[in-house]
Amino acid sequence: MASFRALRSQYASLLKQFTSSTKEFEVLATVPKNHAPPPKVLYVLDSSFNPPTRAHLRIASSALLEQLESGSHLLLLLATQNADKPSKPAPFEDRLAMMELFAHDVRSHLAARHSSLPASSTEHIPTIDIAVTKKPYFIDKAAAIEASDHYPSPLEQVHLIGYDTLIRIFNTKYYPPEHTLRPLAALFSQHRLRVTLRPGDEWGDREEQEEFLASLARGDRKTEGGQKEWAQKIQLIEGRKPDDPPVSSTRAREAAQSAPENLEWLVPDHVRQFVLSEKPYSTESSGTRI
Ligand SMILES: Nc1ncnc2c1ncn2[C@@H]1O[C@H](COP(=O)(O)OP(=O)(O)OP(=O)(O)O)[C@@H](O)[C@H]1O
Ligand SMILES: NC(=O)c1ccc[n+]([C@@H]2O[C@H](COP(=O)(O)O)[C@@H](O)[C@H]2O)c1
Repeated sequence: MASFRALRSQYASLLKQFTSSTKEFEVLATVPKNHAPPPKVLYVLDSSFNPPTRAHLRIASSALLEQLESGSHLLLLLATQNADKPSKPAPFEDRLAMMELFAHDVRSHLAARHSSLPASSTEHIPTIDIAVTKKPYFIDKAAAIEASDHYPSPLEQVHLIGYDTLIRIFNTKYYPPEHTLRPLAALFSQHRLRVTLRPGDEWGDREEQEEFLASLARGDRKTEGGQKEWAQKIQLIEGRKPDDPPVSSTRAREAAQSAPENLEWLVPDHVRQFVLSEKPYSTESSGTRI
């Protein structure tokens, strides 16, 4: 693995090229680098990766462990423009460096979970792409991935998201000028959502979150242009146990500043080493902001 500094400068230059290009989506790196068989399904984890956390690790690895087969493939996707949030530290090149380190964390986690399998099955440990997009909305991200010549076509995408993102995908405010759910038809015609429940004060308890999908399945969103059949393309997954503390990137950024010992349970190992050594969340750190 390259040094942290080398990783960061490599991504800073790739990002500069992407930003000044007309491309909407680009794969910047692949872990491991050697040639992989074409994917049969593409798992996509879109995130701000600010920083990648153990929740992201669980979301990605639980999906991949469900179907570990040759050709399973994960795409870590960073949007340079967010639907709601303004840009804030860490700089994008730091996040991309952390995404690559996170890719190693995911592969080590999967390898450890599968250590009981014969050695040949390490070929089933997925290849992980690190990519950027200029598109903030899922319908456009999915279309940009489809349009890229990086993957075979057609290819089913499974977007790995949390419940808070599901409700925002189903919020008509994001779909001007008509403000209906109709634009989502293109997404659900080919792709799926795998949604991790995120119980908490902000988004309601588990029952409320399950009811959101049940209501779509009953046809309650029809007047807004939502089709009940889409519910079959959405899989809900158990999130953290009630006694586990909630994990988020916000908590990890706070820990980096005031309680670094908490990084142990908030972020995976390679990411933690980067955060402790490079201090991307220290108030004195500087870097390219986009
Ligand atoms: N603890 C979690 N449980 C369920 N889903 C999660 C969790 N953490 C992140 N996700 C999901 O992972 C995706 C990317 O997350 P994101 O980068 O926004 O992390 P975050 O922890 O919510 O960030 P921040 O704290 O900076 O707002 C989103 O779809 C989000 O819903
Ligand atoms: N309707 C949509 O497709 C929609 C709505 C809100 C957020 N998003 C995206 O979801 C991802 C996660 O968002 P947050 O980092 O704000 O949790 C981001 O890439 C953001 O741009 C998409």
